[in-house]
Amino acid sequence: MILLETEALTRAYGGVIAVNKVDFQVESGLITGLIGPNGAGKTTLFNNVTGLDVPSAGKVFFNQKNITGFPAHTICRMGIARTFQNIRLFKELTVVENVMIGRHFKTGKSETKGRFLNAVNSYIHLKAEEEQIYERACDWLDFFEMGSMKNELAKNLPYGRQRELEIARALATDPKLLFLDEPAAGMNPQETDHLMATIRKIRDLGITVVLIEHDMKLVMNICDSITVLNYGQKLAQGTPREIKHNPSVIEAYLGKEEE
Ligand SMILES: Nc1ncnc2c1ncn2[C@@H]1O[C@H](COP(=O)(O)OP(=O)(O)OP(=O)(O)O)[C@@H](O)[C@H]1O
Repeated sequence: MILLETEALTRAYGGVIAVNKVDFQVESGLITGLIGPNGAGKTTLFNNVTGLDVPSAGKVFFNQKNITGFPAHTICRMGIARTFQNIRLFKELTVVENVMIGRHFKTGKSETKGRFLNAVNSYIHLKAEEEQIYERACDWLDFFEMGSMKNELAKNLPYGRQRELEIARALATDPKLLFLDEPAAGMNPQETDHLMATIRKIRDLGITVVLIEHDMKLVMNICDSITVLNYGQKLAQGTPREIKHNPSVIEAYLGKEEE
């Protein structure tokens, strides 16, 4: 089943057509890779699908529903989460607080309800809600084998763990679909191996994953399907094996040394 689909998605910035009539499909339950040279339009596609940017033309469908141009918070509540190319943690907050913030993105605060409750009820309600959010954040940290680090400041975690913490925060919104923008960037080989196992575990929970990545070992190892962008256009789509042997992809991106 197709979970997310774009139809002729286009985003132009003045004369630069960053994404040019791209038809992109994400199959439910799989890991889909989005690859291509620098400036190919990968992040722009992510931004236009997750509501951080508005397409110039074309459509985006999630679960068959047209979500084109919806704001980011609505898209998040519908079940799409993402991480960013650069680390965006709250470094002076603890690990568990960083994950709890993710959950707050989803729930928002019940501001209007407060008018109908007296102050005490409102306090009890919020406290219970906060405790639930805390418990759920701890569950996610256990999933990431970071339970013992929950009270550390985020800035004190090793780099690879900080990047995984961002993924934990995105997952705290309970998404059906998770977009990861260069999750392995800056990681050493051990951290990348750990990340690969983590992403597989996320897929095994039934969460669909789409990732932009330049680390071809990671992409070829864990993706079920790969889409290649080049100069804003879709160059190819297929299994890792098909992509590895596609002459246009070798020419535009992978280079001849790939077997
Ligand atoms: N806000 C913007 N204003 C103007 N041009 C932009 C903007 N965002 C992206 N671009 C241009 O659109 C093109 C695609 O950029 P994008 O960041 O999507 O590529 P990318 O494939 O994610 O690259 P990388 O692998 O380097 O992250 C580039 O030419 C870029 O300069």
